[in-house]
Amino acid sequence: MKKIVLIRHGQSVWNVENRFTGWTDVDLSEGGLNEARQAGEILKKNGYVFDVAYTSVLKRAIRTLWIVLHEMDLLWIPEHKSWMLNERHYGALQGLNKDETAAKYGEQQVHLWRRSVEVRPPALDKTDERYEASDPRYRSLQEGEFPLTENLEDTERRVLRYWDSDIAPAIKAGGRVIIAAHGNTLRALVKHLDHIPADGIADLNIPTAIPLVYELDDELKPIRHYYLGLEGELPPGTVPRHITPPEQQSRQ
Ligand SMILES: O=C(O)[C@H](O)COP(=O)(O)O
Repeated sequence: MKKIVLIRHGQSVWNVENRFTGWTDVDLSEGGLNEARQAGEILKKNGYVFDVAYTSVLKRAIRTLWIVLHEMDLLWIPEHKSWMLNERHYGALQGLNKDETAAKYGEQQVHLWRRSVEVRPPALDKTDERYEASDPRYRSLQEGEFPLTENLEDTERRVLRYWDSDIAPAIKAGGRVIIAAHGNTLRALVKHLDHIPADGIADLNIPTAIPLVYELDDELKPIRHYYLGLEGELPPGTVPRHITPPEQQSRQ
């Protein structure tokens, strides 16, 4: 049996400000730093050890990973960063306030942009300063790979490319893997692992910085999954304990 840990980054500064983030490289908030520390403590207390780590090229996920590994005294393990684990690209919504956008376009439209598998948010224009294709961190991308917007299916496609090429072989070779990524990247991976149909994924939200354990068989088919708390496995259906104030939780 193989075990992997998925972890969404801690609360970010734009989670607090309730802004669409996507590929914008914002950092963790004070609350997010604490959440990441707590996640590391949870993993350490439960006896977890990792051989290799995967994360995106965005600092909120990278820093969450570093804090977790620091807490576990595992900063030395190999760590791989890929744009394919970046958050879903939010197109022209990036930077806008979610409530103000809902007031302008309607709750229903914003819900579709956020949770539909097929609907894409309005695309960025290539002249927009938020189009960051020339950022050196993206220099390995081929022509046409840098997104102008993405739906969950687009995100799933690139996440699975990386899963198949890099992460799955490492797990099959016996590596104990942690993946520190983003809400929609992890939703896409979970959708694939658990064969969740398109109409079943809208309600799946992954909380910030709560370790999510997947037990997999040798073919990497999920046996079961659960969130971890300080006292071990959290019972199914229980809302993981957050240290984020309740009024900010809907903004993650
Ligand atoms: O990119 C963002 O704004 C968040 O990280 C995820 O947002 P969502 O919950 O609207 O998908």
